[in-house]
Amino acid sequence: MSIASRIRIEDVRVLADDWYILKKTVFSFQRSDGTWQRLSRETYDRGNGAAILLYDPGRRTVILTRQFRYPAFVNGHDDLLIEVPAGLLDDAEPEARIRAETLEETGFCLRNVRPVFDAFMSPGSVTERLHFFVSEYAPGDRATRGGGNEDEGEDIAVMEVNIDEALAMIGAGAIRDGKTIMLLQYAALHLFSRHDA
Ligand SMILES: Nc1nc2c(ncn2[C@@H]2O[C@H](COP(=O)(O)OP(=O)(O)O[C@H]3O[C@H](CO)[C@@H](O)[C@H](O)[C@@H]3O)[C@@H](O)[C@H]2O)c(=O)[nH]1
Ligand SMILES: [Mg+2]
Repeated sequence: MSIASRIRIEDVRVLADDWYILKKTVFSFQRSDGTWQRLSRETYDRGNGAAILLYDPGRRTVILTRQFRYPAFVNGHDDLLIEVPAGLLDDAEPEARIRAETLEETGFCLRNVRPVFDAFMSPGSVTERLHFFVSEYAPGDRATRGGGNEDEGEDIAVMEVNIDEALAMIGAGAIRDGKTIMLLQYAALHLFSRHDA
């Protein structure tokens, strides 16, 4: 059921439109008891994105990246950040974009890409909807060394990690990127057989 009839937008102001767009919107919202309440909310619009987990079920490995992320550093993460390959869509189709992004960042040329879910990662303030994918890979699928776009400041290292080690790294705080944790847990539930050693 649409909730559009419960929202009346009264004013939209652009606070910043440099790299991405920050807006302040004043609107009235009809509460569940029928009364109207006036609210003001800031929204940060970076467009939508896509992320992917490359996995090799036979060798029990996944592909991760490591790069400097200033927003994580400035909030207490004094290390490079480990992530799955990801990027913003720039208005492209999610699957086409994640194929191009994976090649650019990791050098892997993907064969069979599967969508698994999409999610709002910070819905109180960021509009972005992130599309999640998985794809099997084999070592021979790596066409280049990847590394990202140097002109844009990217300096990306590629890691091949055992899935059980990757899951342990979440508990140890060595992996602390949300989209990466979501895809690794999806992989543990659905992509790898359990190791009952
Ligand atoms: N000049 C400038 N460049 C920027 C800025 N913010 C980002 N960039 C550059 O813009 C490029 C974006 O690369 P993508 O691969 O498309 O995105 P990403 O940064 O890897 O991933 C983003 O989206 C993911 C999916 O939503 C996110 O998970 C991730 O945190 C990040 O925001 C990168 O080269 C990055 O350095 C900025 O404020 N100024
Ligand atoms: Mg990226």
